[in-house]
Amino acid sequence: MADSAQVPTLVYLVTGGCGFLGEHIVRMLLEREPRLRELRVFDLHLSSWLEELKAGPVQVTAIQGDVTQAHEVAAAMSGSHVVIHTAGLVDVFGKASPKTIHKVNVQGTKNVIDACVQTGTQYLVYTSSMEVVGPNIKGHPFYRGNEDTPYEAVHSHPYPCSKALAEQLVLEANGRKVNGGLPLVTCALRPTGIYGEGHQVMRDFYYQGLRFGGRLFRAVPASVEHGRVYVGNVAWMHILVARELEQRAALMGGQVYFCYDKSPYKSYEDFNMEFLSPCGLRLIGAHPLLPYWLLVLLATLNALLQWLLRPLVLYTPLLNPYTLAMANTTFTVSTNKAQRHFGYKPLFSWEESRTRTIQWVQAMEGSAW
Ligand SMILES: NC(=O)c1ccc[n+]([C@@H]2O[C@H](COP(=O)([O-])OP(=O)(O)OC[C@H]3O[C@@H](n4cnc5c(N)ncnc54)[C@H](O)[C@@H]3O)[C@@H](O)[C@H]2O)c1
Ligand SMILES: C[C@@H](CO)CCC[C@@H](C)[C@H]1CC[C@H]2[C@@H]3[C@H](O)C=C4C[C@@H](O)CC[C@]4(C)[C@H]3CC[C@]12C
Repeated sequence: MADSAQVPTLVYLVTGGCGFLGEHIVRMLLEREPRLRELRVFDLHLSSWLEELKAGPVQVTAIQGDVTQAHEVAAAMSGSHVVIHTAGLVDVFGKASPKTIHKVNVQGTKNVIDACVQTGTQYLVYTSSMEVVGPNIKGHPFYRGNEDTPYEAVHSHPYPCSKALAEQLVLEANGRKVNGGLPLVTCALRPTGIYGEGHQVMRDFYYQGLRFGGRLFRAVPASVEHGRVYVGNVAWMHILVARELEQRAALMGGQVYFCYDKSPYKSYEDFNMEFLSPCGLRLIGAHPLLPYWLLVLLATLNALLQWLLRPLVLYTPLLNPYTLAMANTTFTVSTNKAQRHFGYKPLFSWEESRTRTIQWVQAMEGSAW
């Protein structure tokens, strides 16, 4: 990769650059990657905020495209040095079919790898997920684990299955010769549950709380800990990895890194209340208000209703057997691999991450604040 402190020479492509995480990566690259000459933002749906970025010193090229279409990916990638592949179908609610999830997440990733080979793009950073590891279908806890912690990774849901397959493709592609004869260097980042400005599920919880008169009802025991990481820190990890892959190819190529920061370990609901409480919402109950067997019944009923109603309407409630199992299984990460391998330190402290997220919730339409 060309290296000059003064003259920006590099071309980056971000797939899924208009999504929740993608937007943070795109904005941060423009702020913090001085070697950037052109930033290509590739997404199925282009956002209007991209327009304002075009006024800056870096050339921002918006490309409307579909990762499932190999020729579109290859055309977008031609002449780029680095690709950050974050596009994906994030669906644990049954909005998309398993076939579509596989097509976007697995075939889409294969297309990105093939396009790297075809166009000579040498560096590929892939946004994987903690779900590649777990929670598994047996509900085994993963407590403060790291990248080497043994864990029985068994999936049945289409989303984690697709992320696991895609990650495997990315890791296996490390070292493949790209056009021009140089080796492809790949790396996968595994965020735990991401939160921050733009987080759709947080938005859903907030509006649900408003509908119930400012109340949310505890469904998960406070003792179940869930790993969470601030979106700005996840974006920062991607940028650092992309920057360091050339110099540290031997160490980092083919590696996986959990995304982590100083966000506290809490249950999914208690963690959300860190932001929703200051916005006027209350979590009712020190213990789950409904017994677990009843929640299982309701989740099963929701799944049944989803299946029955599918020909008429898409019914996608937050509660289903998979989300209930996830929310009820401890899954937390404690590692310093990213710090050891490429000097990562969280860019945002917990206090800053919290404040930024609260301000975003407070600015939402219909806010109780
Ligand atoms: N949100 C989380 O908590 C979380 C946690 C771990 C990993 N991840 C991973 O991070 C990545 C980004 O997730 P997100 O939460 O920002 O999701 P998101 O849905 O907000 O963003 C995904 C983006 O990909 C785009 N996209 C979808 N299908 C596409 C296609 N066929 N072609 C081109 N673009 C397409 C979407 O338009 C969207 O802009 C995903 O790969 C996801 O698996 C997310
Ligand atoms: C029982 C409900 C009553 O309040 C709580 C349901 C919470 C669920 C909707 C969420 C619990 C865990 C979340 C997932 C987790 O944070 C990790 C993820 C990995 C990532 O790759 C995509 C998002 C997600 C699957 C995330 C989705 C929402 C939960 C299942």
